[in-house]
Amino acid sequence: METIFAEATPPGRGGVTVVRLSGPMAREALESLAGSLSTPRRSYLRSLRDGQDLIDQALVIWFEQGQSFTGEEVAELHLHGAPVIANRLAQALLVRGLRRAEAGEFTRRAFLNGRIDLAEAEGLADLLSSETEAQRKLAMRTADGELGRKVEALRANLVRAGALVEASIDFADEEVPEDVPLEVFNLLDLVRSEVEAMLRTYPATERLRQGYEVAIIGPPNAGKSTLLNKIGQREIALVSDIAGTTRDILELRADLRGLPVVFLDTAGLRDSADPIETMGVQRAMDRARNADLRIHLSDQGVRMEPFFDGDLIVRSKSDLGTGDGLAISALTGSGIEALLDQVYDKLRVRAANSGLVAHRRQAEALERARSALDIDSSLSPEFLAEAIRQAAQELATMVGRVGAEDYLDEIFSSFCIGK
Ligand SMILES: Nc1nc2c(c(=O)[nH]1)N(C=O)[C@@H](CNc1ccc(C(=O)N[C@@H](CCC(=O)O)C(=O)O)cc1)CN2
Ligand SMILES: Nc1nc2c(ncn2[C@@H]2O[C@H](COP(=O)(O)OP(=O)(O)OP(=O)(O)O)[C@@H](O)[C@H]2O)c(=O)[nH]1
Repeated sequence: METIFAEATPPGRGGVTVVRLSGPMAREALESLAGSLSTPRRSYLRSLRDGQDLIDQALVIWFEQGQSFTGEEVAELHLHGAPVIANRLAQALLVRGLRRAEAGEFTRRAFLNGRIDLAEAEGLADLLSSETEAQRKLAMRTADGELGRKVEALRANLVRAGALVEASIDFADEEVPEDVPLEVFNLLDLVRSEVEAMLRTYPATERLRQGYEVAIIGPPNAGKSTLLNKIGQREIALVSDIAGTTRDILELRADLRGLPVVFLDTAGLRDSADPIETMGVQRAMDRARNADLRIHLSDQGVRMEPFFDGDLIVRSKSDLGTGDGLAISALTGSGIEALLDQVYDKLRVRAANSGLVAHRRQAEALERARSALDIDSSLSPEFLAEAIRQAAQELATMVGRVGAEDYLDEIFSSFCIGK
């Protein structure tokens, strides 16, 4: 096993740069620079020397194999935060036969050594890319192993049910007819209903993880781009009094009181002779249809196609005249906070329906477990046992106990170098 190293902190100038080493040579490499370090998981202030060259004064720690983040021998150096220092250290480590880590390699090793399960690794990746408080909370629960523990508990129920069925089959061999005990069906009902409950929360959870889309739609010149700019507090979209200014979809990622929201500015909806504008309108319709919520903006306060229940109908340019309903003026800012309050209230209801299953990979494994359990209770014990085995296997796949190989590259490559 090679010993790897990488900066765990972002590149560039900073107060402190943390460099992590993992693998069988971690302690030896550290001690060859910092002198001998008797106690693991204790920090020492040491001069780092490569031969005659004093590299830096640093805090250094080592972790013994089996008691570290990766499960391997690990060392950490907390350097002064100038890139030249980390570069000089890297040179010394390369000479000693270590190599630079690939993206996600520390976490991959933690998984391969059984320190974390696959769901925890996915949770960690989500945690590192979370942008809002709600995303952080969701990711932290998974990273902390909540999903893994829940699935493991369900799998244990299946293992028990399977054992009970096997026992009844063994009796049958001795020609003592034995019914499959009722407990088996109770266990299967329990697992089935829990799996179905988790699957029901999946769409809302996936949306929370990725961010909600809120499409701003309406006729040309309604003020859609002006509203987007107002929400983003910067000039994202072109604004003009020429109808049909926006063609492509513009996105604004925002943190709406902790919820991740992507606001979409779209082409004004109308029939146009201009083929490019018509393509823009088509895109706007498609994207709006798939969005979580639509803000229908028009200076008349009318609703446009496409629409769904609960969409927000908003009158624009309220500074120019009065009327009924929710009204905003992007010019004066009036009504914008009230509009965002309403957007937040609607999305919060969706967020409240979220659970722990946030990735398609996880949902697909659960779906396969559910369909394996979709069995007729009059099935022979042999078939029943096989179905239970299959379902238990799918749950094991979900947390990466077996059959995870295909997913490893996909999951770990989403990490940065050093994680
Ligand atoms: N400096 C530093 N901070 C960090 C990390 C790190 O690697 N280094 N982490 C990295 O992601 C996170 C913390 N996660 C960690 C998880 C396990 C162990 C660890 O050494 N576990 C051993 C020993 C436990 C103990 O001392 O009680 C073990 O579980 O056996 C360390 C960090 C966030 N902060
Ligand atoms: N008085 C007033 N004018 C506004 C307001 N919001 C936008 N406008 C003006 O309305 C015109 C159209 O604004 P845009 O934001 O480009 O409208 P749009 O809906 O994005 O237009 P398209 O790209 O053609 O679909 C511009 O001249 C804006 O300055 C407002 O609240 N009050």
